[in-house]
Amino acid sequence: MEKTYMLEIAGTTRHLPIIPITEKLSIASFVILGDTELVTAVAPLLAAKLPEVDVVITAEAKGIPLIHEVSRVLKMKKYYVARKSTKPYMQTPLINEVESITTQKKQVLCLDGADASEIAGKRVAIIDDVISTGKSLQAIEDLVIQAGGIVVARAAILAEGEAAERSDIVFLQELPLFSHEIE
Ligand SMILES: O=P(O)(O)OC[C@H]1O[C@H](OP(=O)(O)OP(=O)(O)O)[C@H](O)[C@@H]1O
Repeated sequence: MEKTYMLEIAGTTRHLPIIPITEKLSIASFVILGDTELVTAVAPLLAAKLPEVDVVITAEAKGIPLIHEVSRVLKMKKYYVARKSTKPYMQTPLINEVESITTQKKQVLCLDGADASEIAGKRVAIIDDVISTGKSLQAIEDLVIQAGGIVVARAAILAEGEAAERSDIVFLQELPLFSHEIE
């Protein structure tokens, strides 16, 4: 039988499949893409933890449904998304490298130059579904700084593993990592 981790959050319950990502480590796979019920339940709780901010930003892909709902709750007309590839329609994009606990290889993270100019001088909250190693968060933060924005909040639904010990992020719940012996 598939091993799962039961996550109870904001009145919803999800059985997350436990997936090996290395010989020694497994993660509970938390995929909010398509999960309208969970996203609408957690977004107001996360929004309530934010200080006053002017703009919110995330990285594609799983942060997008969350930031959409958070921006709606905050009555913002717009939110910003750092993409994982450049597109022909971007104007002089700012580009960083990024890796995360799940990708384990270098990817790029890009911010459209038009979005970067709008972020300049603004108080920015970085929003993501999960913060684990913090590398994705850092890559977004670097882009915001390059754009001239001021990061005033770093927020996620879940803080995974050691991220739960960070005092510079806000989150709703911890998510454990699962270490295992090589069989
Ligand atoms: O703190 P970190 O170790 O960087 O891990 C957290 C990041 O990893 C996941 O994204 P993923 O890389 O799986 O990309 P996706 O959203 O495009 O699926 C998650 O959505 C965070 O953005």
